[in-house]
Amino acid sequence: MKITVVGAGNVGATCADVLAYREIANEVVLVDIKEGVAEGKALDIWQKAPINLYDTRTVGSTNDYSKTAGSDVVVITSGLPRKPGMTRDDLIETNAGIVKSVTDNVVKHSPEAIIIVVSNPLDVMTYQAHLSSKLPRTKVMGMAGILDTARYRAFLAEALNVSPKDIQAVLMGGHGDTMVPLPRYTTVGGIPVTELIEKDKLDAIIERTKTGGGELVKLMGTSAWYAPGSAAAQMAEAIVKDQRRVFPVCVKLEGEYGIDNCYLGVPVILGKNGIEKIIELDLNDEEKALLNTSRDHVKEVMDVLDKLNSK
Ligand SMILES: NC(=O)C1=CN([C@@H]2O[C@H](COP(=O)(O)OP(=O)(O)OC[C@H]3O[C@@H](n4cnc5c(N)ncnc54)[C@H](O)[C@@H]3O)[C@@H](O)[C@H]2O)C=CC1
Ligand SMILES: O=C([O-])CC(=O)C(=O)O
Repeated sequence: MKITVVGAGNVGATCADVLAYREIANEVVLVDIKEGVAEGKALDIWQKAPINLYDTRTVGSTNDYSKTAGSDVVVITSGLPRKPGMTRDDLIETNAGIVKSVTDNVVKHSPEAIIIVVSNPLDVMTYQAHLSSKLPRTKVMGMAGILDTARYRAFLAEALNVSPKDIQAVLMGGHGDTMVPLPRYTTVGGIPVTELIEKDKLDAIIERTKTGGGELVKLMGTSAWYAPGSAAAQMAEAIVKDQRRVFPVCVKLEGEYGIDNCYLGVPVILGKNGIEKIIELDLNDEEKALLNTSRDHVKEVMDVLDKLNSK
């Protein structure tokens, strides 16, 4: 199995490292436009193999996509991260151009690859990759839900003083402040979370989750990478190992949840064909209203992208 990661910055290099040390693929190719950066980081990860004991070969490339040929999965992390005071949507113009040219190159050399987009604004960059690649919706998806649920689960584990391993949760919607955490589908060792925590505390955790990316941007002056890189690697693993894992993933909805032609995070089964199935939950009126608000926001930004592409 061969996985390419485009963008050897904070998220891309972390993702490549996780893919390598967990031996998720035989070969990981790291690509960046900046001369030498991908080669250097790939070499550094390869030199860690004798210490951390793994066989995955890591190869770097400065914009030479011939090295990526025949990839099974391609993770796109290239693009600007936001700085304090910016929203993810502020990145649209620069990152759309980057995602477009990267996707064109990826598809030329790996027409069978499944594409996982990480660049922001996530839902709309996934739409851009879909437009450029012309691949079916099962093969172009975005990573956000695993990260957003991980933040929610980590905050809950801290508040309840339990292992994060035992917290299961679903979160839907766009990757932004309109995301929709679902307490009704959150359990701790199988126990509904609402039986273990007061409503005001849970509400505060939900609010912190929604702005979880921004919290880190404020602290570091740039956005997060350890959890995002690991989350993208987990999606790639589910695909190359055909694990049929159930994750929230950004995918094009075509009527599911009563929503058409919109990229949003929903629970799916992830396996060797990419999106094997979209799981449709029976949402209550309040949850549906929150999801529709999120849809409206993502649709607005998709319209901005359409205008940029028609210039
Ligand atoms: N979906 C999500 O949940 C998350 C998304 N992100 C997004 O991921 C993206 C990357 O973030 P970081 O790694 O922190 O940024 P970074 O600045 O550390 O790395 C980005 C890399 O992309 C490279 N690049 C730019 N144009 C390129 C091109 N045309 N071809 C190849 N490489 C190119 C840059 O040279 C740089 O090395 C950002 O857009 C950020 O907002 C970050 C965290 C979570
Ligand atoms: O906040 C950002 O800009 C990066 C991101 O998407 C996240 O960490 O959730």
